[in-house]
Amino acid sequence: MTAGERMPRAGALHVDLRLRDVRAAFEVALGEPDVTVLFGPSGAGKTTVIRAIAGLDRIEGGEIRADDVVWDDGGRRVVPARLRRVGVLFQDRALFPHLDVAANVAYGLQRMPRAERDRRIAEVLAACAVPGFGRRSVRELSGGEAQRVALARALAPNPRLLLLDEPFTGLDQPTRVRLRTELRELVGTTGVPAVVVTHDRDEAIALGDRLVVLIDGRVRQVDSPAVVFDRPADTRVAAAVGMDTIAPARLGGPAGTVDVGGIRLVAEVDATDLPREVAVCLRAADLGIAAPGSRRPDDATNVVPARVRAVEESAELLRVRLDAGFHLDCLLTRHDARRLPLLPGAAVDAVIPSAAVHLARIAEPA
Ligand SMILES: Nc1ncnc2c1ncn2[C@@H]1O[C@H](COP(=O)(O)OP(=O)(O)OP(=O)(O)O)[C@@H](O)[C@H]1O
Repeated sequence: MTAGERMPRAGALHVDLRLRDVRAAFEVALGEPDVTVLFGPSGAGKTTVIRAIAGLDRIEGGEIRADDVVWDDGGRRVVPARLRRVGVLFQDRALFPHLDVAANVAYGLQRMPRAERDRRIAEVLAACAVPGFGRRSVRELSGGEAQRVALARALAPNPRLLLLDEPFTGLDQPTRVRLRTELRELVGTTGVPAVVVTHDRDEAIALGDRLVVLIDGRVRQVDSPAVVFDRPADTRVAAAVGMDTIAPARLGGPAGTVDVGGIRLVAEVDATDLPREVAVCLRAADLGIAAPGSRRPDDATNVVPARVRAVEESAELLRVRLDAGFHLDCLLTRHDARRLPLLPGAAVDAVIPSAAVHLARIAEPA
C-alpha cells in the first residue's frame, strides 16, 4: 500500500431486507476474521438472503448496505454484484468443466497483469490446500478438491466478504470435517470474513463465531453457537438446534424451579426475563437413567420416576424413550445400559442434571 492510499476501514454489512416471504435483519462485521453462520431448516430462506447479499437477486424492500454504501434499497439504487467485492461459492455456481483449475481461479482476475495473476493463482491454490493443481482438469478433481478450488476462485480477487451456500454438501463426512477446519483456518489467515449457510448443526457449531438463526423467513436469534444451542430463544429455535424434549412448563414455584406436567424440576437458569408459561428443553445426551430408588435428588440433580416406552439401538448408543408424565429421551452407551431394566414398561429413574434443564419461550405459531 502506498502512502497516498487510505487504509480500508473495517466496517459492517447491514442487512435489513424483504424478499418474497423472507424478512431478515442482521449485521456482519467486515474486516474481522469471523464466520457468521446463517443457520436454519430447509426452506427457511437462507439461500434467498445470501443471493440478495451477493447481488444475484434484487430485494423488494429494506436495504443492504456496506457501511455508507447502499448495495440495494429495493428501489433504484443498486450496486451490481461484480462491484460488491464478495466472493461466492454456491452449489449452482460450480466450476467451469471445460477450463482447467488455473483458468477457473483466474475467472475474477481478468484485469490483472499476467505475472501477477499467475502468482495470485498459485498463492490461493496453496492457501486452499490444493497447491500445484493449476494445470489439472476440473473433471479429474475429487469432490473435496473441487470445493477447495471453488474456494480459491472465490478468494482470488481478494474479496471483503465470502458467501458460501452449503459449501460441503454432497461430500463424505470425513471430507466435510476436514474442509470445515480448513475453512476456519483460511478465514483466520486471510482475514476475510465469511457468511456460511448450513442446516447442519455440527457444521454450525464447528464453524460459527456467530449464528443467525433463520426459521420460516424470520431471524429468531443472533448469538454465539454456545448460547443458541444452550439457551435457544424460543421453541422453534430449540427444535432447530435438536433439543430432544420440548415440553410446556410453568414458572412460579420456589425460585430456580419449574413445573412440567406436575413434576417439579430444579433448573440452573436465570428466568428473570421469561414469562410464566415457558417450555422446558432437554438434550438426550445430557440425561442419565438409574435403577428405581438408587439415586437421591439434590440441588444439582433431578431424579424423576419414569417408564421405558421404547429402546432404539444404533451403532454406538441406545436411545431410550421414557414417559415421565412428559416425553423424555435419553442416550446411553451400551456399557451404561448393561445393568438397567430397559424393557418397554419397566420402571426406571430419569436423572436430569439441573444444568441440563433449559427454558425457552413458547414460539408463536408460524
Ligand atoms: N426464485 C424463487 N422464486 C420463488 N420462490 C422461491 C425462489 N427461490 C426460493 N423460493 C422459495 O423461498 C423459500 C425459501 O427458499 P430458500 O432456498 O431461500 O430456503 P433455504 O433456507 O435456503 O432452504 P434449503 O436449506 O432447502 O436450501 C422456499 O419456500 C422456496 O421455495
